[in-house]
Amino acid sequence: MATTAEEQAKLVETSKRLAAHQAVKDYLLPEYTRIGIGSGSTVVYVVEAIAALGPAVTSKMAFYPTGSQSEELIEAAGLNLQYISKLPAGRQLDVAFDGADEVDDDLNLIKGGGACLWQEKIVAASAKQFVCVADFRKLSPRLGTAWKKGIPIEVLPMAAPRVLDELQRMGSQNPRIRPGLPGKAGAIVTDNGMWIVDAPFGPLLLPKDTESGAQTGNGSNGAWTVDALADGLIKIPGVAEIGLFYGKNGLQVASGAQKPVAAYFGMADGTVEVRTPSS
Ligand SMILES: O=C[C@H](O)[C@H](O)[C@H](O)COP(=O)(O)O
Repeated sequence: MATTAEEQAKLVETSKRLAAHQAVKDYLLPEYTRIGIGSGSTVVYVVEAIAALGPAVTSKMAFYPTGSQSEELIEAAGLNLQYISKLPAGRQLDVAFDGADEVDDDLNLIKGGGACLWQEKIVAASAKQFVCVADFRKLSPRLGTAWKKGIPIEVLPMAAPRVLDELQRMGSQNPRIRPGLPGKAGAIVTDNGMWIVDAPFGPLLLPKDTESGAQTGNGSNGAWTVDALADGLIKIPGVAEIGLFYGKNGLQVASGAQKPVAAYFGMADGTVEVRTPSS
């Protein structure tokens, strides 16, 4: 059935809200004291759901942002703001919630569509449990199929031209420095004073795609597995962090991992689909 753009936008917002509220219900236990709050438009509903629990539950909790937007969200909701830089060595967050631009069958993620990824990865990897919240558009069998803008890569500005050269050498089709327009002339600048390069690589393979031996996944025939590409990208001089949240362990999840223990998707029919490493 044809829907107007306005109806579609409303459906997407409803889906984000459903996913976020369900994730908070399932993963925010009252005894938790340290909570990571990610960035983006879906996380707004995570904070809404947390604030709705009221001070009797939330006043004993500290909330750790992943950048200036989530810092503002936490403060505006009257929640206790704390910084990951103040988390003592050896301690972890109880749980962290964050959105994603695309999620594949193995729960690898593309993140950074909103120019936040570096602090997000630090917070996610600092949590015992990382929970992803998203709407139905983000669910995709392979990364790079629904999200075609490219993998967001945070780079040191002075290194950007060299990084672009290297990305092209690795097979990226037309990698570009993300512009700041309409809000800012010139390149977009992250919360960390870096630039973002968006590097399209086409659909990214999973280990199961290379099992037959027909594809290597090492980029030699133009196709990369998530792991091989991520390992190559992070080694480029000038790359601060990459918007691939991935894990070598396939479907295994360990604390300190970048992959979520669960991904919540608000679906178009009003249900919430929950993907876990075993599902
Ligand atoms: O840079 C932005 C973050 O990685 C976001 O979490 C991601 O882009 C998803 O954002 P949204 O919830 O607005 O789709």
